[in-house]
Amino acid sequence: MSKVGIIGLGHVGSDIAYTLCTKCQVDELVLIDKNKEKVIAEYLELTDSMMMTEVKTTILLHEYSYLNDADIIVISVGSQSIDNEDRVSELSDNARSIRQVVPKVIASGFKGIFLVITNPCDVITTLVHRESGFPAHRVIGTGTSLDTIRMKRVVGEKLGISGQSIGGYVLGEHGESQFVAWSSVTVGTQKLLEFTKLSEEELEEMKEATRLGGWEIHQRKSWTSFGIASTVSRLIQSILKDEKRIYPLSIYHEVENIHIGYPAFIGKKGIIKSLSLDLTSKETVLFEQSIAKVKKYVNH
Ligand SMILES: NC(=O)c1ccc[n+]([C@@H]2O[C@H](COP(=O)([O-])OP(=O)(O)OC[C@H]3O[C@@H](n4cnc5c(N)ncnc54)[C@H](O)[C@@H]3O)[C@@H](O)[C@H]2O)c1
Repeated sequence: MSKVGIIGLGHVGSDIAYTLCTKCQVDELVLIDKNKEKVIAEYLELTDSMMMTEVKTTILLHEYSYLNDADIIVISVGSQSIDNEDRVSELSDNARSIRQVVPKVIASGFKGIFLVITNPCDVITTLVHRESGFPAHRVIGTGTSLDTIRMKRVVGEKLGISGQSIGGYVLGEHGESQFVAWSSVTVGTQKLLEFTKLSEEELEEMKEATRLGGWEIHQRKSWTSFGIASTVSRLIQSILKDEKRIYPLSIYHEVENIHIGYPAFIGKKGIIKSLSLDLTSKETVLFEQSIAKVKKYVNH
């Protein structure tokens, strides 16, 4: 029996609910948004679409008490206040929402895993960790998981091969200070930088195409949702099935006392352990700069 809650049923939360229902990935789904009419509308749409699937997901609406025995709660509240191409512009509105929502979740008796999407993702994940008082391994942000997928697509396109054959990670903030750890990027098992010759300019162009991947979509339709919905649906499966797979996620950095994008194994108990990457000195500096940015906004 699996149960997932989604709090925040805008573009992102609705697309996650649709992905989970149509792929029949969870037994029970709890849908919560401050806009109750929107929740009812999405419930009706999901019920219609499930008529074409073989397994039924039971959908419960509105009540935080239903989250009591959930395995995972997805936090996807938002404020539609993104501007200046920087996700930190959403911080004050979304931090306020987190301070409203998390105490209600805790009051429900929830003992599962928080999966945080809301931007600025690393800062908000840190706030959820602090507000909830949960152990760090049960508070996970989607971090640079989507950025890493974009990097693989961009590198694959550059090389004329499938991005699914590319390994490696985007690290740091899910935001402007993120960077591609080129030393981690592979083609199959071979290091990218040994597989082919690429100039500094070409690497910089691919990093920028990755960083701007979300904005390319956002400036044309004002939101992004399919990519993150597919990513979150996959992360939920990895947790529920205890897959112990590695993803770059916003995870707790003990020394810095914040969450930041770094690869880790996840399973049914949440974060199992992080990878130990052998970053170059340049990458280490970029990581430190990204940590400094997240810390600045956490302590804002
Ligand atoms: N981490 C990622 O990779 C990633 C990708 C895409 C979007 N996002 C972020 O996800 C968030 C949601 O994006 P969206 O496009 O769905 O936004 P949206 O504005 O369409 O939806 C946000 C929903 O949250 C609800 N909400 C706000 N405050 C609430 C509260 N206190 N209690 C209950 N519900 C509340 C709103 O009513 C709304 O339905 C944003 O912060 C966005 O930047 C993150």
